[in-house]
Amino acid sequence: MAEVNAMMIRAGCNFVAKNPVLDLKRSGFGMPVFGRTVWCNRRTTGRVGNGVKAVMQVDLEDAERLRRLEGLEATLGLDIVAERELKEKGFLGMRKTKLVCTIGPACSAIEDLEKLALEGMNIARLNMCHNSREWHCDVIRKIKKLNEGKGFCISVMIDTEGSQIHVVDHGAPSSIKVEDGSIWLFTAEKFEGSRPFTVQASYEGFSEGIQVGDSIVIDGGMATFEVIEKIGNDLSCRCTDPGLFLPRAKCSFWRDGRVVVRNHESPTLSRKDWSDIEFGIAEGVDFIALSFVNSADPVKHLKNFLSTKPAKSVRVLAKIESLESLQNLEEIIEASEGIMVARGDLGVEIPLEQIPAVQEEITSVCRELNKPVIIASQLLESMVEYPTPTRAEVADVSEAVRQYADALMLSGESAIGSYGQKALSVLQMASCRMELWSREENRENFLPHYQLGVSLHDRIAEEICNSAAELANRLSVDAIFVLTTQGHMASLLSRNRPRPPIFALTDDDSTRMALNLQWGVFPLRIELSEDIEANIWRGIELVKSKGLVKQGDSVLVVSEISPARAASMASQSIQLKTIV
Ligand SMILES: Nc1ncnc2c1ncn2[C@@H]1O[C@H](COP(=O)(O)OP(=O)(O)O)[C@@H](O)[C@H]1O
Ligand SMILES: C=C(OP(=O)(O)O)C(=O)O
Ligand SMILES: [K+]
Ligand SMILES: [Mg+2]
Repeated sequence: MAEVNAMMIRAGCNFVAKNPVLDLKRSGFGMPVFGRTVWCNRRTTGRVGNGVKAVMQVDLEDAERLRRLEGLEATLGLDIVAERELKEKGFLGMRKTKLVCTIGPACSAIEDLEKLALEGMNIARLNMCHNSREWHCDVIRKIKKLNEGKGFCISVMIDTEGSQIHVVDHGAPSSIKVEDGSIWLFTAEKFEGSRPFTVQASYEGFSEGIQVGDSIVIDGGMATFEVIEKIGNDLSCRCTDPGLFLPRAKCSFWRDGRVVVRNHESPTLSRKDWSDIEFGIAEGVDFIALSFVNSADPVKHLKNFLSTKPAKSVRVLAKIESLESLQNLEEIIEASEGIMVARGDLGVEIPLEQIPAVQEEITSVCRELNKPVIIASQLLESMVEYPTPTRAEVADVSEAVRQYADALMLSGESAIGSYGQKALSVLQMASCRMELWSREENRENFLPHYQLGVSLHDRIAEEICNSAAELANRLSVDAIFVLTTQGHMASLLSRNRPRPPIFALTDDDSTRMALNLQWGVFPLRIELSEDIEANIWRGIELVKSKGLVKQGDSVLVVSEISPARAASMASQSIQLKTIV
């Protein structure tokens, strides 16, 4: 027997059903529940009768309506923030650049998470470097609760600790000034509290391969030291460029103007990382971001591991934050399901002035290889303390949007800052403004077109999406709809950065949550059958029923159903429809 839901009632179906109140409640209709029976029709919607044994009674016309609506039952609509944005700003005004927030003590209360969600957070990031398992678990559950209870669609990302061997600590809770010419001891010895002019390294073998005369650069240039003596495993150093030591500062070793690359034994994925990953899988996270990936191997390793898990598919992102990762950039991007340009550590490993060019290069290669890319770290760093950003920060954010990055990320601004929500609204406004300018300048026309697919099947899908995006722009359609099972067609469309929003209809929940990261894609969940026409019909009915498209709107529908689903052959199509 079909379940009753609010949508069916609104559609005016006549029926008597067993325990429908339960179903009504579940579908958000807000009825009391006592296993009673509800009689619903156009006029007496939701009236509760007492103790009537229920038999479905549906007349023929309603039966047809019901049959058609059945597919909508399990549907989760568009997330309420995108829905609101669409209603307020229209199709073109919907923000295409996605926003990631690092969750920390400043925003982990459910009220604060909800405020971030309302301000446009698409993905919540949990940095496993900090805080306890219980704390992370609590945050993930709160986010799921908000998604289920309040209609948000926030994906969850965990970010591994990785083997960060270059972290040093001077023991004091705040920053310490380092004077020119002062002598400091860098040691791996563990001790409590602080000792004058002594810095603890987080990794025992930190000084292996380091020679007298090498430089130690703190946090990408906050201060610089020269190694003047090796004392056992410790290094005695003289400050050559005065500055500041922050708690848990990152350091890199330099020789003759280059970073000293050392083949230390610590693997990209430590034992703690594996345990965090197991935890993330058990909690149903959507993304795992791997820190300090230097080659494709750890990414492949993790993906193999995930493929043995019965759970939903979790997407693996690689963080580009080392010199070595730049040398193996393409293979890492190819192996991953997305990339983070982790400018914090990257700026420690390469000269700062190279960061802008490297960011643009990574963003471009990601688009070429059709992988989403996140620009991270220090976007609005001053907002950790102040309620307005610097003009330079806004310019940096806007540049990332102009480069058509898929997503922007907040770190300390949301995790520990006092103005996390405000920082998010700055990202939101700067994104929308730059997207508007890009459209006015027809910048999408100047994006280079790379051929991605090799097999005929892949090339057809790619060309269909390229053409669909061009058609959508040239005909100024209101929206693009794509039926996609694993998200591939949606991402191929997104890769073209078309002007209208891409509504991706999928029946796979992990696809839905993964598509949250992709530029311009708004995922919706819907039951998909082998009947492509029926799927398209259902998709359009759904958005129509939510008032998202209205009569006269023109939409471009792109569909692909894989051979496994369509009984015979794979087929792709582009259709132009006017909503009636
Ligand atoms: N889960 C957390 N618990 C406590 N503090 C956190 C947490 N996540 C982030 N932070 C704080 O926010 C700052 C910025 O976050 P992030 O950029 O992820 O870390 P990091 O600075 O270690 O690279 C961190 O230095 C830390 O002080
Ligand atoms: C995002 C980064 O990584 P983490 O915050 O984990 O150091 C970074 O280094 O920029
Ligand atoms: K991390
Ligand atoms: Mg990092």
